[in-house]
Amino acid sequence: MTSQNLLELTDLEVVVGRGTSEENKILGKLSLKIKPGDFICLLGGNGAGKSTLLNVLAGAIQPTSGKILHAGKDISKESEVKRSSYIARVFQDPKLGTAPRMTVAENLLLAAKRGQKRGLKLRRLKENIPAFKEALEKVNPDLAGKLDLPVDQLSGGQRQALSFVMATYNKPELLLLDEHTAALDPRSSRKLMEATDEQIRAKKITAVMITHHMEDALKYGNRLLVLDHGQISHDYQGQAKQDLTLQDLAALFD
Ligand SMILES: Nc1ncnc2c1ncn2[C@@H]1O[C@H](COP(=O)(O)OP(=O)(O)OP(=O)(O)O)[C@@H](O)[C@H]1O
Repeated sequence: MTSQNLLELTDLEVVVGRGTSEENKILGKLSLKIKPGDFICLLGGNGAGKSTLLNVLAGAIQPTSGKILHAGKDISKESEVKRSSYIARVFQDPKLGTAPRMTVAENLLLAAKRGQKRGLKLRRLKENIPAFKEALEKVNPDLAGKLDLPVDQLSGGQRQALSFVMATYNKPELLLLDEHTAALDPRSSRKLMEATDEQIRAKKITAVMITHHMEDALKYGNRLLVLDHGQISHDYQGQAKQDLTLQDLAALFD
């Protein structure tokens, strides 16, 4: 039987320091169904477990118990490397996600190879340049003129925009955004957030985005999850999400 859900998390638990006085349940019996095309904003106070949830989805952390199904197949034990062929991630730190000594074009070539079958020869770098420029233009036009620049010479905002272009270059089945605009100045942050929304809609990417901005959580996505002490306390979808106000959300964090 095929599953309608892209991912199905059932009774996921992440416990650290088991059997010691430091034992801490970071995620507790968390269940979640992610449907294809969902753009989920994930809100929650510091330490609520948001990054841990993204780590479990990416395969960077193995759940202590519970199950993760991908299109109906159990991937609970599947490695992060294997999952990276269909799950892409952008971190908060602009230094993660790109190879600093390689040029913008070389980084994009790596991204273009992601998820492709081994042995499949990719055309040479030069032949990909027009496509790379086009992808950069859509997210950060300044970058389109910097294809030959080593990435460590880019600004934080440019580097983060490149990380985003790389993560979405080959449409991933799931995109994880871990506060990917939080380290940028207000203008760069706003521009990357708008480009993110445009690209997710245009490419119909399924995404989970951690944000601390209630305004962004209201404005973007079709679904809003609130995480509290390792559990989903609220799951607003469709009209219920559209009807939410800043006051409603603020009241949850009082
Ligand atoms: N490896 C670990 N060992 C022990 N405790 C951990 C570990 N990883 C996370 N924690 C704890 O689990 C809780 C949840 O952490 P997590 O980073 O997932 O929260 P978060 O919601 O992303 O927080 P923030 O908004 O501050 O980034 C925190 O109390 C954290 O200290």
